[in-house]
Amino acid sequence: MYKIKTFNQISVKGLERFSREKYEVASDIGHPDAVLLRSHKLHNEVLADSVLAVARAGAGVNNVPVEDYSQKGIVVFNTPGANANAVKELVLAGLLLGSRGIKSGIDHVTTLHDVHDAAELHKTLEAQKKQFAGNELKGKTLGIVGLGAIGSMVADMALALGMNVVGFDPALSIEAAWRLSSDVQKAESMYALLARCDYVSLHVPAIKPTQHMINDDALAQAKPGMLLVNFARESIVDPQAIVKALDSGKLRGYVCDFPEPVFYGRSDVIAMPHIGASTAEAEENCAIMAAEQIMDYLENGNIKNSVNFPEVSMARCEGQRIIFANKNVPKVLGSVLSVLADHNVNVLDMMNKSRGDLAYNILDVEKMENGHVIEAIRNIEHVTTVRLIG
Ligand SMILES: NC(=O)C1=CN([C@@H]2O[C@H](COP(=O)(O)OP(=O)(O)OC[C@H]3O[C@@H](n4cnc5c(N)ncnc54)[C@H](O)[C@@H]3O)[C@@H](O)[C@H]2O)C=CC1
Ligand SMILES: O=C(O)C(=O)COP(=O)(O)O
Repeated sequence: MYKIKTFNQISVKGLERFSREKYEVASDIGHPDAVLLRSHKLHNEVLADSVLAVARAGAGVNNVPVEDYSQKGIVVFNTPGANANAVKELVLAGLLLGSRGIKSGIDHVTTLHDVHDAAELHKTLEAQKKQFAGNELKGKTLGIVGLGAIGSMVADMALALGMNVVGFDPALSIEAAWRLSSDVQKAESMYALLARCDYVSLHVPAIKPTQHMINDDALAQAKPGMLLVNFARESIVDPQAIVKALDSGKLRGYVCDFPEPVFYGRSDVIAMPHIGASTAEAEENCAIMAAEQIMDYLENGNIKNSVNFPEVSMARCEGQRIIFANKNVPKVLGSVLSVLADHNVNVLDMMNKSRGDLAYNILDVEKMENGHVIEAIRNIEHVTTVRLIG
């Protein structure tokens, strides 16, 4: 029986993928084989030694100490693109909320609840509505920083709305480049993008190089009156710099999914409670993808959509499967094969892949009589994890 420990509210549709015959899934479970979570921060959690994999049902893995887990041979998964549409749709809401007097207008209407005469209410509102006039998106320029799963969908949406779209992404993957509309204009730098856009939407991961990438210097380059939209992460912007830019009029507004105390009481900030991926559809997509990735790893050793391990998939042979991870240095695979030879174990198929400092291997072998083989592999220098799958 495999054990899965969950954090956060995980969609039932995903949890149902774990068959009851093979899996026990609970939020309070001892010695889990894998952890399934959303935004819960794992940095302060003591993870049981039994954990082989951590799956983030979502995109951002800044709540997972990936480096630390890599050293321990723990495979970390995410679910690329599974919640991108949900975020894209909220970005549209953000652009509209920042451009039109929607929120202030609705708030104003609620202040008139003591006006009970319909004709008087209509007359008052018609006289006052000029305060809530705004601008259209059509014909304006949207800058997108980060053109991955979400950024490319936002680009398509903005083009469909008749906006001009400028993008910046110095690390664009080939797959993402194929997805991107050729109508997206390329900016040479983020500063160049900021200088020419009426709206800017951020879609980069929270990693060291993106920490406070929107700061005083960046905002100094911004086109005056720009609207900034951040559905990526709080760490990407310096909140004090945002406040200064709003006060000076450099920014017309800031729409985000990450409230900060310094924004309280500001009518030029619209802050949502991190609900970019909070749709039934996105939660289901993420949970199903994460559950399937965990199961394929635990049952077959295959790895798909890991943020720290290489992509590995090998069809099963008759017999048994040995999987092991090691530091990516010479001689480890050779030493493992020597152990197998010494114990008279026949290899049927094998795969070896590396990613940075990590190497990962799948060996299909004829059924072994000798129980010491796995222990002998575990004792080889630089092997971090080894497992025998029946
Ligand atoms: N508000 C919410 O609920 C959600 C927020 N997110 C956030 O959005 C982020 C992006 O998500 P996806 O598009 O799915 O990820 P993704 O990995 O598909 O795309 C991220 C893109 O950012 C680019 N990038 C990295 N560093 C950059 C830099 N310095 N400048 C410009 N581009 C850079 C990468 O090359 C990549 O193309 C996630 O990491 C997460 O933090 C994601 C889903 C939901
Ligand atoms: O996928 C992401 O990066 C998100 O930010 C979504 O977070 P959530 O799963 O809704 O807590």
